[in-house]
Amino acid sequence: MRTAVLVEPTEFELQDRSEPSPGPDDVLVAIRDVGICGSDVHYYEHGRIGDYVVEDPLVLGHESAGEVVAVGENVTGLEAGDRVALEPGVPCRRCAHCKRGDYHLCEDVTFMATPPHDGAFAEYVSWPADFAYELPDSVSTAEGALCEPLSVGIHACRRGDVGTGDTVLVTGAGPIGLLVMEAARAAGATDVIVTDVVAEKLSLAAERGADVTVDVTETDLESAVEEYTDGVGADVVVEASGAEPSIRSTLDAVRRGGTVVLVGLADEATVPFDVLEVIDNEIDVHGSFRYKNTYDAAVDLLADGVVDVAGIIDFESSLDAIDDAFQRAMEPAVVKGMITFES
Ligand SMILES: NC(=O)c1ccc[n+]([C@@H]2O[C@H](COP(=O)([O-])OP(=O)(O)OC[C@H]3O[C@@H](n4cnc5c(N)ncnc54)[C@H](O)[C@@H]3O)[C@@H](O)[C@H]2O)c1
Ligand SMILES: C[C@@H](O)[C@H](N)C(=O)O
Repeated sequence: MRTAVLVEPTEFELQDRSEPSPGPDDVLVAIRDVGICGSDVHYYEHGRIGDYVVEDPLVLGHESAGEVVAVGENVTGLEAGDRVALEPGVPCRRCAHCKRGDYHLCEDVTFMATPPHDGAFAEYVSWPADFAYELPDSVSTAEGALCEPLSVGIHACRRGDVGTGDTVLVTGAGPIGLLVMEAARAAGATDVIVTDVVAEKLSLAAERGADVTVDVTETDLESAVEEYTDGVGADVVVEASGAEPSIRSTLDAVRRGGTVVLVGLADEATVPFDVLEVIDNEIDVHGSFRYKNTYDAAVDLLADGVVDVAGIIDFESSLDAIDDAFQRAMEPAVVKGMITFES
């Protein structure tokens, strides 16, 4: 089977590898669509993310969906021909975190495209059947692949306990911020404010239903939120840019007694954060890491037409053109590129 392997930073090699054979609990999936995530681009550019270093050639891609072509002997509920979205992180199922239900915090997780585990820029992937979610006819495999970033959004909104009638501020209008907005709407938020520093991203956020967009290079965020909320502040702020000034600004924009959810990964682990403001205003500050138990919800939300993920796709490309696709994905105005495989 054909795969795109990152052999050096900024260098993919198209390699033929042997097709995996499914274990007894696995499905063999012919991959149809894989999203290019910011973390793929980061590994491509720098060969590492923090402590995760690409030491051996690595197949990138973890936002994937495709068609089941074979199933292991223990698999029930899925059969050849079914289309599935693949949840990319499979936990050990035995550790304390897994046993208390926090499987996304498992320290022994096999996460696609995170060294040393290969990802889905490959014609076939063998994957545990219980981490493969059947897609109804109305949901495309491209949408199925984007259940992954949508899951990040759903989990962040769950962490922030976003509820009916809430005003939610989303900082950063990349794929994660835009899908946080979708998840927040689905959770009942009636007002969504979105920030960014790139005009095209803000235009897209407005087209997709943001009530207010704020270009923080031109407008003071605290004043804009104060004006929109009659001086109260946002009920929930979801930080989805990773930019240090934006992380710091969350405390200026959240209401007293509100919640800040940190999703974006700052370049530096240490960001000044005013703890007195957190205490005086009784702000709940939550980290949000990947997701758990979100894929069923993501598929249902797509099937019911409650959320839109296809509208964030800027371009589709073939595996052969993966280098060009990654160059395009790095353009500031681009939100989401997809690698598609022929059926
Ligand atoms: N916690 C998790 O589980 C998790 C999962 C996926 C991604 N992430 C992180 O979430 C962040 C968002 O991911 P993404 O793929 O959308 O990234 P992205 O880089 O595509 O989007 C970030 C957006 O923030 C904007 N931005 C930059 N500076 C800003 C500022 N000062 N104020 C407001 N916006 C600003 C950028 O223009 C861009 O549109 C990244 O840091 C990523 O690493 C975290
Ligand atoms: C969750 C996923 O999208 C993220 N890029 C990660 O590797 O953690």
